[in-house]
Amino acid sequence: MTGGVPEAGQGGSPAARKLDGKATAAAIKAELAERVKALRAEGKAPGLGTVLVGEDPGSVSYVAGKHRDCAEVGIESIREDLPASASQEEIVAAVERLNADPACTAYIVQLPLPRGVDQNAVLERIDPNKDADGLHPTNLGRLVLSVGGEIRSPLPCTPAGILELLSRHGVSLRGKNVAVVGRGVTVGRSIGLLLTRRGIDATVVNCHTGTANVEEIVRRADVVVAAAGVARLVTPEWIKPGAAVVDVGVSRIVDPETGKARIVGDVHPDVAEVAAWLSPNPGGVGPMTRAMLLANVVDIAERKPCA
Ligand SMILES: Nc1nc2c(c(=O)[nH]1)N[C@@H](CN(C=O)c1ccc(C(=O)N[C@@H](CCC(=O)O)C(=O)O)cc1)CN2
Repeated sequence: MTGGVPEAGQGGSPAARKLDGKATAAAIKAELAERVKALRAEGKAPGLGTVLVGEDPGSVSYVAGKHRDCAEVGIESIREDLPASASQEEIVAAVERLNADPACTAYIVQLPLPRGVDQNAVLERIDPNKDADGLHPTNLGRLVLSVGGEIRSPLPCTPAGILELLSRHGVSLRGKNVAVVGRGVTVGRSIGLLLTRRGIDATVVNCHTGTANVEEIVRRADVVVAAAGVARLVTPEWIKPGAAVVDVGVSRIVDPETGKARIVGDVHPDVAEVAAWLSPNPGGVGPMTRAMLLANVVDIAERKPCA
């Protein structure tokens, strides 16, 4: 998708072009289905495990989506569903079962875990060779060490999905100023490491709740990644005309008109009048996160020696 592509940060446009995560994820899944077919032919069938604790509607829906995706591309599914009351020990026991299960070639612990659970202690128990989210400290350390991407390790899915989404729409990051709003482990903290890699070559400012003059910083950015989880935080006045804007944050609200729950992103819809590129939410980064999870599962299975 390169024809007539405006450079991010180079002049405004009347209505932003869509960074279509749904269509891009569908294309990636079709590519992965071929690789899964080849793995199966070699007797290396990949299997994705999930650990889901509790019944948070978002987490339940995301995990269901991940297993639907698995079925679509031919990856086996293994589920460890625990009640919200599960203790730290019970969650770690589920992690250890997946570490030991040969049918589970890679897995994730769905985040966030319920209040009171030590999330980092759980992530540390994941076998780093089965870490489909790239969130084990060893893999996050490899991300820090791999300045040019020379170390092959799973990357956190949302940051990897954002880079892939921009790349497949021809939006170059080289020499661009990127403002990341939010410092959560799944997006904000790790995406800066990817954006500053050799070959990608962006310059990053990571804004958070302690940042003074966030609006001013964002207004200077050619590319904005909004991952604060604050509904419609980023308004058109924050955006430099012609910027590329990636809406990551998710707030679930009840629509007063329909009475139904719906997703609202961190980015106000009117930003489309100022930005050159905008990823919708839903339909942008979410499907890409799931596609990159499958890509990690396939990469891990391809690296594994035959049994
Ligand atoms: N272990 C992890 N936990 C969490 C991660 C993660 O990468 N690993 N990221 C987020 C949630 N997330 C993945 O788990 C995720 C978010 C959104 C979507 C998605 O497909 N969204 C759809 C809308 C779905 C809906 O209607 O509910 C969209 O954007 O179009 C998938 C995965 C936090 N936790």
